[in-house]
Amino acid sequence: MNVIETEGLTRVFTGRPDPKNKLRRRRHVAVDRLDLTVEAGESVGYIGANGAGKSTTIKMLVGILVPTSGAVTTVGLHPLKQRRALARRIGVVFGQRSQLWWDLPVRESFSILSAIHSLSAADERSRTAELVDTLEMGGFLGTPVRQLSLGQRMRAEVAAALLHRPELLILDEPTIGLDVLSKQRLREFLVTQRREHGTTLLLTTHDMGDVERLCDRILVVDHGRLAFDGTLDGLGRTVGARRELVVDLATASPDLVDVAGAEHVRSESDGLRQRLAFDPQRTTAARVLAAVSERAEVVDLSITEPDIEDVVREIYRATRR
Ligand SMILES: Nc1ncnc2c1ncn2[C@@H]1O[C@H](COP(=O)(O)OP(=O)(O)OP(=O)(O)O)[C@@H](O)[C@H]1O
Repeated sequence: MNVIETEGLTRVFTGRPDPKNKLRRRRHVAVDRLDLTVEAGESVGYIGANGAGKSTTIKMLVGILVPTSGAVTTVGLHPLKQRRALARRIGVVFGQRSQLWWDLPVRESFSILSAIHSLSAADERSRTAELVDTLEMGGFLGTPVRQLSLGQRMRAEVAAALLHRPELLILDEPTIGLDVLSKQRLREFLVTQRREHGTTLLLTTHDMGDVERLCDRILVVDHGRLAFDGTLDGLGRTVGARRELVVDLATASPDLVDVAGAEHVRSESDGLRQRLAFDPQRTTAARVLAAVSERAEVVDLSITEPDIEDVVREIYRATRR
């Protein structure tokens, strides 16, 4: 079954009157004739530049926003006409907005949501216990939501969205503002959730780490239209997946231009720091490091991941050519 299906989905926003012609209002096409199919069990990253139309698409998928034209079904339902039925079958997390009760302890938000979803008392207990355990929330169940750290709150938000075991989980910027450890924890949880329950995931993100670790399909949206639909490998082939190994050497060294599987990007401080790019699909950081170590003594290193904005820019460039 297709969990998400859109055909010609379009949303036009009408803004303030055009200053040159007061009778005309500015029109902005945020989502433009989008044809999209997501099958059960897929994990899809929906990425694009700021203002590309990601949130607008999601709002139409969940029935918050009325499409200007086109068709959309989510888990086989019409998001506007069957909004209540839809709410029972999907979970949604907006990173910037909360679905929890600010002044209540986390545990009470879970109780209210369980009642909204008509979970039996036994089901509420077992599901809450499972989520509290896997998301390590035991330490703050009694804390009012407003006192939680961002990482704690996001874990509670994700748990709240999953209490009723939805078949589709939509996450809008789930890791925004989280520290490295919290991001890692949340990603691991989502991977497990998917593996154990077969939950379909759709997430928007500005973080390449989310895409790499969570998504087996990537959609890139540009001005409301799909610019890319494929795998991470495919994305890599289109834009040249690159990661940079930055090495600090014990002594100033000539440029490391002949390291197998890597390309010298630049040297700094007379060659004390050097940057080498490599394709993680073809080699590993460890192999590149081993090759560098044969030539010079490495005293420190870091690996930089590609910036999602660069990837998106490259896709836009490739598809507009
Ligand atoms: N309620 C609204 N009224 C007018 N224009 C809007 C409205 N909501 C969104 N837009 C415009 O539609 C376009 C798409 O916005 P949207 O929020 O979907 O982008 P996005 O891809 O989610 O961006 P971001 O990554 O910044 O969240 C933007 O140009 C935005 O300014």
